Amino acid sequence: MSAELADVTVQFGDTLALQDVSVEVPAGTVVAVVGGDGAGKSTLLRTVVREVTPTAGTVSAPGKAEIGYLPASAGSWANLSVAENLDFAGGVYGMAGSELADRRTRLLTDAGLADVPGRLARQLSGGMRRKLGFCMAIVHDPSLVVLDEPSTGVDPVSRIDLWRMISRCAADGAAVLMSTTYLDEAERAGHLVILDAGQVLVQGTYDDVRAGFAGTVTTGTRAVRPQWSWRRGRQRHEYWPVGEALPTDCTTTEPDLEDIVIALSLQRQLTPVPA
Ligand SMILES: Nc1ncnc2c1ncn2[C@@H]1O[C@H](COP(=O)(O)OP(=O)(O)OP(=O)(O)O)[C@@H](O)[C@H]1O
Repeated sequence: MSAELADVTVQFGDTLALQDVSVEVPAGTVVAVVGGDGAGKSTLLRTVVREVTPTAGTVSAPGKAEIGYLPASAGSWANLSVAENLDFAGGVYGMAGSELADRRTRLLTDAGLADVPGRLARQLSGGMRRKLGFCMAIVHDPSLVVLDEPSTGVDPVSRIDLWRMISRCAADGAAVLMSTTYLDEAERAGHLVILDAGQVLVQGTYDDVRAGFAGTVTTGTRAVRPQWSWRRGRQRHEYWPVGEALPTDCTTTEPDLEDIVIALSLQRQLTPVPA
């Protein structure tokens, strides 16, 4: 089953956390929400799982029993063991006996946690605990999987395991909505939503996002207009919106997702809004 937000606005006091956001999460697809701190990623996810009620707009999503949600916090009980956490989560959804045992074995093996079923969650590394939280979120094989930064704190090798499990959820037919700060990871999603200050700057497949990107990114050791530049490794990258004259001796580069997200955010922040 799919999920959809249509023209959703969420206001917390004076803060517009989401502004007129429309996002569709079709069954069988991974939709990745990216954006900087405070962009509204968690609010978008929490709205889909009905933890937040929108100020305006509509949310369509399956019922609670069909949703698997990994919140931004750990998502497991510190004083229960790995196996107890999974059994508890499965029990909430009425799973028991061999069905639960088989599912537990499969998930712990896929997540690289099969050797530590008796370890207390509080004794796990941050990355292992995140993977346990993910396993708990999907133990009941939900049709909508919502993951708030599932791979934050997970080491690069384990992130590959995690991504494989997330992709498998979608391949098995689930609609998957996740937020991430790892843009290399987001590039693999079927659909990207780039959020900034509660607004969708652009969304579509990675190819759509790249094809729709206007302007030029240059690289060099020093920026010509520092406020339009950012560091990438030893280089500085700089964004030149359409119509800006490029310096004669510049080197241009094909922007990747990180360049595109930063350039679009800078454009929103630095371009005066017409009166
Ligand atoms: N319950 C709340 N009450 C008041 N303001 C909130 C609440 N939840 C979020 N906000 C505000 O809404 C905005 C969006 O927050 P949100 O947590 O959705 O962003 P985010 O993109 O997930 O950021 P981060 O990656 O830093 O967690 C921020 O300005 C935040 O301070």
